[in-house]
Amino acid sequence: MSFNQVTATSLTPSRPAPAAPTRKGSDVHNVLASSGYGSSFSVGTSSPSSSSYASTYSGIGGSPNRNSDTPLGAHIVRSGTVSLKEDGIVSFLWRPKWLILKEQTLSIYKNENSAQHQALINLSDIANIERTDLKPYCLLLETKDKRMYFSLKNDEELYGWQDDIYSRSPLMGVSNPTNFVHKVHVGFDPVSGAFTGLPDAWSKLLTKSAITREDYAKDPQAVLDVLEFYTDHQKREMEEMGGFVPTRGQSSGSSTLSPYDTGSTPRYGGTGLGGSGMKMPDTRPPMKRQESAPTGLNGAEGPNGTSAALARAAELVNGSHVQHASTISGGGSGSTMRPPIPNMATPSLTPSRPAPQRPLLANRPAPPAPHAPAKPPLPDHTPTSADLRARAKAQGPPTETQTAKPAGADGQRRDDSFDKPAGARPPVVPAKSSPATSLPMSQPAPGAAGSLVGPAPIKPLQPKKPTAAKEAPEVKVIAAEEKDGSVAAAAAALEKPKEKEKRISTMNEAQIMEKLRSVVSNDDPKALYSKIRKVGQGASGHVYVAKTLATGKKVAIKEMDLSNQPRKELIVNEILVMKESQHPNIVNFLESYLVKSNELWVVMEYMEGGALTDVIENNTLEEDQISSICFETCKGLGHLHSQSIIHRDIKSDNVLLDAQGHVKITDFGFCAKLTDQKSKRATMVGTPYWMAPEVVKQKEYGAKVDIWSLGIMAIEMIENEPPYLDEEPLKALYLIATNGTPTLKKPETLSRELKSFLSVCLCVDVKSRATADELLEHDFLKKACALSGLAPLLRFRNKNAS
Ligand SMILES: Nc1ncnc2c1ncn2[C@@H]1O[C@H](COP(=O)(O)OP(=O)(O)OP(=O)(O)O)[C@@H](O)[C@H]1O
Repeated sequence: MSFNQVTATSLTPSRPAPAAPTRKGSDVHNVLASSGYGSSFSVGTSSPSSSSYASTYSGIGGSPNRNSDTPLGAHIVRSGTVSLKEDGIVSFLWRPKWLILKEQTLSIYKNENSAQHQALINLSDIANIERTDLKPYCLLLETKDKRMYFSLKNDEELYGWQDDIYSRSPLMGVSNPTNFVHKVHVGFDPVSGAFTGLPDAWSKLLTKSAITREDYAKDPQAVLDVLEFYTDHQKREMEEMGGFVPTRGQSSGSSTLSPYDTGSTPRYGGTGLGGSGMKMPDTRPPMKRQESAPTGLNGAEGPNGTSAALARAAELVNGSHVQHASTISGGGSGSTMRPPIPNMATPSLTPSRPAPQRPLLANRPAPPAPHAPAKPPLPDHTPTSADLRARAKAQGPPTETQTAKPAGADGQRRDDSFDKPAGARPPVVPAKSSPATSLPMSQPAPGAAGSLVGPAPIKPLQPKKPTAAKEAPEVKVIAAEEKDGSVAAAAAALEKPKEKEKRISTMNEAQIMEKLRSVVSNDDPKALYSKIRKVGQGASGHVYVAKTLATGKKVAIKEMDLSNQPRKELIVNEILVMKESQHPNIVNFLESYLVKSNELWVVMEYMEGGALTDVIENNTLEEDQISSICFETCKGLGHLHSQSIIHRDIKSDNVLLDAQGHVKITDFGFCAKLTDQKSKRATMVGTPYWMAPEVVKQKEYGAKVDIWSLGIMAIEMIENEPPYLDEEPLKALYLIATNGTPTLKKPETLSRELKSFLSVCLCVDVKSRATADELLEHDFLKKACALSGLAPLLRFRNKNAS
């Protein structure tokens, strides 16, 4: 049915004029005049300002679907003239139309003075809206029985309409705007070897990165993927900084720590590729491991790092900020592109509070220009192992590209695939011609061979927001049992900063506090425990060893000042998970207390051996010890997974040992509970170097992300650090996105069983990756030494103390 056939009802202005359009509707009427299509269209009728349009059409409620408009729905979101064409041969003409978008409808009028609409589309019927190449700034809108094209004046208008329609169309996942992306024209020109149409911010990032033109050519899509991932993360950081209140001193009091004082060991200086720590959605005061962050490399910035991070983030969100990410097309001829992060409101660059001091990637030596060699210049000093490990905590694991097949055809690696050393990587083999089973572990799997020829056309990415047609379940984050899941809230906040304020700072906070009060004990902990000394410093608070007065038993108490926690929901999440997941391989929760209404004490088992990170730094682990630690961790994971809980931040920092060599998982802030409705997750969570490929690529994922991270943790135990630690950050992400399973430095020194174990943990193909239960049966874990065999690994603590 063409619009002209729509019967309009008479309009009776029945209510006051709605609010003026929220976005730049005022200049939309000039679209045709300046678009170059002018002669075909009559635009003479589109003269009033947007506000007068709003007024003119205040009575639109009389239209046929008037009743579908709630009072909220009557609000005009956007209006303006566009050039419109219906699909099909008959409708070959582009005609100017006046469009009014409300919360639930899109009405099409002959012109802005028309009293009756020619067509009214319920947004609930819209199955797709995407950019097309029919005109330079053209949107295709599809319902189940209609296709129509809107020609607009420029990108800004195009994205404005696209965003506003997209975000209100439930079939396109209106409840899950997290990964909504604009479509822009970014292409890759194989002849020049350069991207075309890249947003400024991305160009700058690329120029500064160690990603080479060769890399572009190998896998241009991966380059865009990591740029998006990276800028997404930067955005999160900016969000975090806005809400940051440092409350603690910078010192962990290490000089007073005892042999087992875990806080005395230099910790990884930050968590991120982004320079401020890539422990993704952690918006808690990022002071973790700061005091002892190594100098140089990522971790070196100290106080200045903050401003560098801000400057870096500012670069991203200001003038050069990424408005439109993209997808590439083989020839750069303007095919459908993926966009980035919409509604990227520029956060204030002046944090209202002292900025956090996470180590920053920004202080790394300036990376080469895109045409320079892949390796960034070496830092001024030779990084020590501690330096590298310090940075390690921050970054992530390897990934594959969409075309990569690092494993066998079935995605399964061969056991001998770890046999080739890293370093001399063989030429990249095009995915298609790559005999999957012959691809060794040490190969950077994907990418197209022969960069001179250029990559094969790459299927343009689609916006990641699930559409109705997509089988993927709607992402509805349920972290523990809170209905406003922390991750969901954070994710939504990225899209709508103002809403974040509302959700997190006010309403949610009250709900969270209420929840917290219902969980904690009403007793006075000071009458029950006596603190002995501080043993650690986390992002959210201090950790003390204390004596239980009634029994004399030692416990660990994590003390958090809630008034300084921008993400209280993470803490509640952690308590709930710990409380409900008691297991010998989980640091068990004992009790929690609210002191003076704002001070939260979480009492848990005391693990005097501290974090595995420290053990790794101070020892060379034997295979039977690695096996034992993996075995114990795997049992803990099996337990969590059996409860449909994903930990999402498995790494050596989050595995603690006690004096007897017991190994337990801790840090449940990022745990996610899978439900029948939501059996996969999509939120970017974790610490990038340990992240499974599917997380880095922001795909949906399940419990097996923990298995990948366990594999990376095993590599930490073998090589002292996770893969890519010494890479320039964006390059590291690129490698994660393209290399698939990481390589080993000295595979020849490892047993077949260990390599096999790594193979099944670090299998890019999720289906082929082992489950925790399967791993427990693995030959390598049968080599586990007794727990008492781990105790010697803690001797360094005595030495440090003496
Ligand atoms: N149960 C425990 N027993 C002994 N030491 C602990 C225990 N829990 C934590 N620690 C020590 O305290 C340090 C900080 O712990 P915390 O859980 O606060 O760290 P985090 O995960 O870095 O911070 P956050 O959870 O706030 O992000 C740890 O690195 C560890 O050394």
